[in-house]
Amino acid sequence: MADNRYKNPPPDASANRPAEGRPAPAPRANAPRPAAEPVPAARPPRPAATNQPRAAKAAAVRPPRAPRGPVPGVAALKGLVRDRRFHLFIGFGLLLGSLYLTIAFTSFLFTGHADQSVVAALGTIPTKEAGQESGNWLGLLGAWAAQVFIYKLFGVAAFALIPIVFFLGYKIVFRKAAGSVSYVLALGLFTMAWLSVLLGYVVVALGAPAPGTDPALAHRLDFLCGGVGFEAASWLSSLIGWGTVLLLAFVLISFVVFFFNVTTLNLGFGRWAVQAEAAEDAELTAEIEAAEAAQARPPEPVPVPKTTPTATARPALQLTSAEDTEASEDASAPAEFEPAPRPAAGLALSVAGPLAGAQAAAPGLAAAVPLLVAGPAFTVEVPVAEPEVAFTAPVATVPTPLSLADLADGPPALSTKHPASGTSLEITVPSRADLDPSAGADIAAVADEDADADVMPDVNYDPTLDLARYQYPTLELLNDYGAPKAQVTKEELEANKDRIVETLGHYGIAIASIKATIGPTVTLYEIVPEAGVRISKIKSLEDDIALSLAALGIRIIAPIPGKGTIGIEVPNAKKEMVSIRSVLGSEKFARTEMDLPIAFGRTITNEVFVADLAKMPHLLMAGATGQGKSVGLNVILASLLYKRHPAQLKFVLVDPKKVELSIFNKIERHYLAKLPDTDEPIITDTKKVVHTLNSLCMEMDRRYDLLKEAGCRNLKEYNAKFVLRKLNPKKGHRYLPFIVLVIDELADLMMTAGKEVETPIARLAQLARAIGIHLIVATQRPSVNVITGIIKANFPCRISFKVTSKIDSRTILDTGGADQLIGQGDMLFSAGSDLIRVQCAFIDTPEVDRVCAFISEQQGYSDAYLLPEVAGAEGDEGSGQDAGDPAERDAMFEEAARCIVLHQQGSTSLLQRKLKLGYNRAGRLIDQLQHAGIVGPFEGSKARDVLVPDEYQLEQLLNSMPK
Ligand SMILES: Nc1ncnc2c1ncn2[C@@H]1O[C@H](COP(=O)(O)OP(=O)(O)OP(=O)(O)O)[C@@H](O)[C@H]1O
Repeated sequence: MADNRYKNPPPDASANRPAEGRPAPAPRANAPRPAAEPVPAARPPRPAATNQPRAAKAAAVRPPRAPRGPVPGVAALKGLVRDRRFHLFIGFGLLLGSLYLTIAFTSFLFTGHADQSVVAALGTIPTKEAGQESGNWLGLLGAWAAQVFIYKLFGVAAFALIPIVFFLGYKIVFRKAAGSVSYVLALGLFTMAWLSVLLGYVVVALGAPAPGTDPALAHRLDFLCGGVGFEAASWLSSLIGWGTVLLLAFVLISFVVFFFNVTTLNLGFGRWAVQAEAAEDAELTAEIEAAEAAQARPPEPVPVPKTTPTATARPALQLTSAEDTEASEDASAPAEFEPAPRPAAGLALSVAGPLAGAQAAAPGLAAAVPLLVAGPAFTVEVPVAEPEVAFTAPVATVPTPLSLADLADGPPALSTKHPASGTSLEITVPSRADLDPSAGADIAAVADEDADADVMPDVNYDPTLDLARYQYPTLELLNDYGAPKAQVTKEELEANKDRIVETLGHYGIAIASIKATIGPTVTLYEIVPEAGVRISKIKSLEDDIALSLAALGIRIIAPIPGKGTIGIEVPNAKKEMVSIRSVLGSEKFARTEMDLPIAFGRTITNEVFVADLAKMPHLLMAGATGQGKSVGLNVILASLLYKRHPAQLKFVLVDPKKVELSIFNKIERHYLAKLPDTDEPIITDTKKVVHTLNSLCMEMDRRYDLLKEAGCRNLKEYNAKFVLRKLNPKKGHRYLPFIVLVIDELADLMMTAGKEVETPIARLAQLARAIGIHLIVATQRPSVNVITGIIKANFPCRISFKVTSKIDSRTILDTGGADQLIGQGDMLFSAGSDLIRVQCAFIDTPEVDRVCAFISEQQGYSDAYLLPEVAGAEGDEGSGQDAGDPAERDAMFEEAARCIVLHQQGSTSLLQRKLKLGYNRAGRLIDQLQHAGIVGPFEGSKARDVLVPDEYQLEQLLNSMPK
């Protein structure tokens, strides 16, 4: 019987299916879809009205209301405002406007006086004539604009208007710019107003009836301040006289202090840390709650990038010790620390106040080093006790470690090696010679052994500061298929209802009432049977009803949980595609406070279905080939990308099929985690999968240790405590991002690696929930040798797309039903006892590509988030056996040895930086150096010991080695 069903698809069941794997945008109307459309029962034993839902009853007495649609004019206006072409039109207009103002204003400086009479006569003489007389390079309009802005309003300070207009245009056209609109507006407008009043005072003072002043000169110079500046200054001058200068100075200082959040003063001959008294700490638990609440606050679907510096954005900063340098590369120490007490020998470092442009100047440096870095700017000061060299630089987002040579190169400096989360600016000055930028040496990672380890700053740690300018992807990147439209006609509803009633009638089941709820893929007919009808009887007729309705995908829910009714889900003849844009743009998703929200799609009642991966805490997905698994995975990943900052979330992507997830390669430096010394962040090789899983287990163990030390029960508590700076990074604490492991095809891995993958997966699934590691495992074949008992037991949350047999459905969901789904993203979501039918949202590959490109075009970390190294995890060549073979020794072996001994740091990243090597080669070199007895063995996040104390001994050792 089941076979017959497959042979009898509804005549136009596939009529609206997308061709070639892409859904065609269906025509939409604006009419809202009824959530529940009552259909009168064919044989109602009681008056129909008594069984109708309350809303239907109300509708019966109320006169019918005309459907409310959007006012056409408003809709058209909204459409225009959202139209990218309109944005470009405005943006380019502003850019050209800024150019126009530049020319007009500049011309005013030469021709303004002559043009004054022309502009004044406007309206009294013909425009053409006035235009011919105007001397402005941009004609009459240019003369008029300059006259208004410079002469009548702000004087030469009106030039500040130009960068504002340019910035707005640039931001609109290119969708990104260094700084937020409010930041630039505030700075520009203040500059304009302040300068105008200052110059106004000068002009007023020059024209004042006092000895030495010259009213004629003042008259000639009044264009400097414009009307506004002149009037304001005159008023102030008559009120407070020369006190105006003091007032202006005070206003300027106040603006600088508040706008740039200045908390530390350094005048070169000493340092005063002007810091507010730290308020008494409130009860720790209360703070944690507050921080949790703040962290849980979700960004809007199109969040505003955090570019305006905030109090936490410009903290003071303290150095770590040279010995700690390598360790901190992994330890992800946060960037904000209290300025350390001046170290006995070495450096003190402070960070304060955003400054836009950038120059690093240092007495003792060969030349000023331009710093072209992005991000909220800091002033970095590095007074060096010995040798006597000071280094002052306004820099932005601070890479770790920061090398002078890198800085001189501008933005690429940001791609120096960096622990993926929470980072500190580390500056090391190994020797005076290294301070010479021409030598390309590092002002690098440092070291203040004497710094008080327990001094903690009083500003909260913000993990997102490393990428403070990061902008979440916008909804515009996703296809707009318009508003959803009901696809089910009245006739279809009536016909299905009649057939259900008739079929049930054949088996002697009488129906009291029947109600239809139209979903995107299926319509739910809710039946209230006559009193005395046994529910199990209806359930047993499932196949017969399906056959008589001649449609696939009939699912009978008897009874509907929480209701005394029976549900029959019948596929719609024309199914509706649920666009990812509509679910990610929904109010529900925008407002969710979940940690890892996933907007899967829409339920049968058309509600957006959002679930929290952090609560699941792992997800098992199954579905026969071509039923929507890959799209489902992309929906999951996209949902998380739209909600979490790169500092808060990392993905480990395992893709044995090699092609499904490769599209996410682009976001490596933002969102991906990988093993050290691997080039490809997306793992396709089974051997690497095993290493990665073991590495994740190590990361899990480490995180548990950290939690234990911090006295926290879970990641949320731990991070909240870290944000409040209750945990000292010097003791290894760091902000812990969520890690989501995605395995696209488990069957493949189980076949090739079996227990080797099953054991770590089970271990992670059992233990990782508290420390923020979550697993999403997908498989085509939900057979028992793939989804083994141990895996299944640890994945309470499961999704099934259509599977080919009832047995598969039972394997994945512990119940039938998934075999009755209709494909193309039709899915069942099971969490414990609940089973929810959801039409998965659709995201096309180009959409994913656009989202990834949008992210990857922004400043990222210097590398992917590095997982702990596991023994034998490096490339086969570098993993050991050949490490000691002189013939196999790398050509740069000796150079690497000298570099390591010189810096006394046994680290792969040092070799990468200094010798400009890739991960694999540097890793191989470290192995060979270990074999040669130059560095010690791998010690987790700490740098390896360097076993040779100086270059002399190294040369001796190298000479004694077999060539
Ligand atoms: N949510 C959806 N809405 C509409 N159509 C969908 C949806 N999901 C999938 N489809 C359609 O089904 C096709 C196959 O989907 P998908 O590639 O996700 O299948 P799959 O289960 O991953 O297959 P395989 O395991 O072979 O990779 C898509 O190209 C698309 O046309």
